[in-house]
Amino acid sequence: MNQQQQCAILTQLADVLEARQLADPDTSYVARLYAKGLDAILKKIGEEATETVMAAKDNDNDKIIYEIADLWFHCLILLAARGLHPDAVLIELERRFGMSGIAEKAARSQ
Ligand SMILES: N=c1c2ncn([C@@H]3O[C@H](COP(=O)(O)OP(=O)(O)OP(=O)(O)O)[C@@H](O)[C@H]3O)c2ncn1[C@@H]1O[C@H](COP(=O)(O)O)[C@@H](O)[C@H]1O
Repeated sequence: MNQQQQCAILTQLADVLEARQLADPDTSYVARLYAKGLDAILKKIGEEATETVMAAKDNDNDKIIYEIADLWFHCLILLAARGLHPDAVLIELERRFGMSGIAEKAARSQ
């Protein structure tokens, strides 16, 4: 997967999560979570973080990937619920890491 595809997944998912703010809770998991409120979203993030830790303690790489996908997914829901876009997080990571670091890593992975 190239960098463009990685960003497209985040952006498209963020768009879907934003649109789900107006969706029917009866037909959408995400709309149901929004309807339950911020505490329910935070509870899911806590659960998924704990499940990630347990997967790592079990040395189960497949489970680590699965649980981190759940964790990121629910963090994206939190961002959308707060009116934030994942770009803001990517910009913060870029600020810390620096563009030179990203270029270096990309070169190393080729
Ligand atoms: N990517 C995801 C996704 N990842 C994880 N999950 C859900 O997150 C939950 C993870 O919680 P758990 O592992 O605790 O499983 P669970 O016991 O079923 O969860 P609970 O019912 O207890 O909350 C599961 O219900 C998963 O189905 C997701 N649900 C939806 N999507 C995508 O998000 C978009 C919007 O989804 P809807 O709002 O359902 O249309 C669609 O494109 C979906 O494909």
